[in-house]
Amino acid sequence: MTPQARIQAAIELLDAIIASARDGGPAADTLIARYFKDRRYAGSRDRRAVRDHVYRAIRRAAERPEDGRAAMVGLARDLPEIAALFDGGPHAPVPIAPGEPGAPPGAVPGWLIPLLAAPVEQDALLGRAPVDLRVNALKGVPADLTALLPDADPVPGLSAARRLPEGFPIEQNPAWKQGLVEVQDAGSQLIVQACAAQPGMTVVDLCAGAGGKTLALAAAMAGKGMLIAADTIRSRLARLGPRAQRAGATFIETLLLDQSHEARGLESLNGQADIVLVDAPCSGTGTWRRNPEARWRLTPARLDRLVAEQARILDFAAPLLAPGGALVYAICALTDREGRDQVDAFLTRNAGWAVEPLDLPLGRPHGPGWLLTPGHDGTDGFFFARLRRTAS
Ligand SMILES: C[S@@+](CC[C@H](N)C(=O)[O-])C[C@H]1O[C@@H](n2cnc3c(N)ncnc32)[C@H](O)[C@@H]1O
Repeated sequence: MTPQARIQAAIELLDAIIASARDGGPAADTLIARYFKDRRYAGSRDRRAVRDHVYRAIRRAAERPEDGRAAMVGLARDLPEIAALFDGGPHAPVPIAPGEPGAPPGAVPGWLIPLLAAPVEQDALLGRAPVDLRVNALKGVPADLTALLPDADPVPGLSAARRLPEGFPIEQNPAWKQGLVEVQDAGSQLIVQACAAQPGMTVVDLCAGAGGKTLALAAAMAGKGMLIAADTIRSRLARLGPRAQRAGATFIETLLLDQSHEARGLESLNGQADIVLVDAPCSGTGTWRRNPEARWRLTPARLDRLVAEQARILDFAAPLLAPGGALVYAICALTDREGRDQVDAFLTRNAGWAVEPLDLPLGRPHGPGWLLTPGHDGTDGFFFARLRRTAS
């Protein structure tokens, strides 16, 4: 492909990504993979270049652009070398007209700015994300880990965490293939640390997804006790099985919940759990480094729905705790409505709960909980809180 044709391909892809973000369709990565499946003439360098154009345009525009051309014209305003490729030649985009509007630059959609927790450093939300690993204690720390992963740096304060440069192909590394390490953001590892799970406990990971945090809980429990991974989406839970095998975490039980009737499926656990982790569905504002297109999908109405759903999940999670047990609420989001205010509202609705103060190596206190941000901590953005059940 010529450099000009790569720009035209990026415009076509951005058209599809913008429509998909508007209509709740597939993610950008899926659309990019499909696009190239139908275009075998594109070589690996073409694919990399087009993908790079697409993601630069996505990162640059906080608000969903009108169309793919507006997104790329916006990028061309910053980069004369891109503007020069709009030359109207074969397979090239037509030249940029004088005064043609491009998508405006920005990090955070305007409506969302006042909703972000006050200490959030907005410019760092779109930075490059490293690859963080968790050394899997279930397999022991191998003596040759440094030889297997010479580029891995320790993360201060998190003994099991290692940090690799962005884009490191970890899935080809023997340490990953043997289950010696898991890919997990240091912030997620800190949330599991805040759970303080111990061998022999009964622990429920209520929004387990494909089990990233479940596997870390399993390691903290040294494979002993009862660990239940619950979710409402079968395909997500199904991905946990092979991961648990690879990690040597074979004591995990999975529980598929019926959306809107979750309490029924959880009845036998009422009053039994030492720890319940609610890693709730959220706006994902803390993960834009890895998923910048999420900004184009979030709307005020969707945020309202998420806040209501988080409150509902917290309310059916609470009865699972034994007296003295701990409910850990976590989101990879940085809006106060989903974080600080959500926990305050839970405490207002429910008597018999106390906030447990946290003292952790990364992050800072925020309201009843703890805040991690890319700018302050180099992790994804998270809010989490630990609540102790004081009365039955
Ligand atoms: C932030 S993700 C969890 C990520 C996962 N804990 C991890 O560490 O990889 C939120 C999960 O909540 C699940 N979920 C949404 N609504 C739920 C509900 N009502 N009950 C239980 N899980 C739910 C979603 O399917 C999704 O997998």
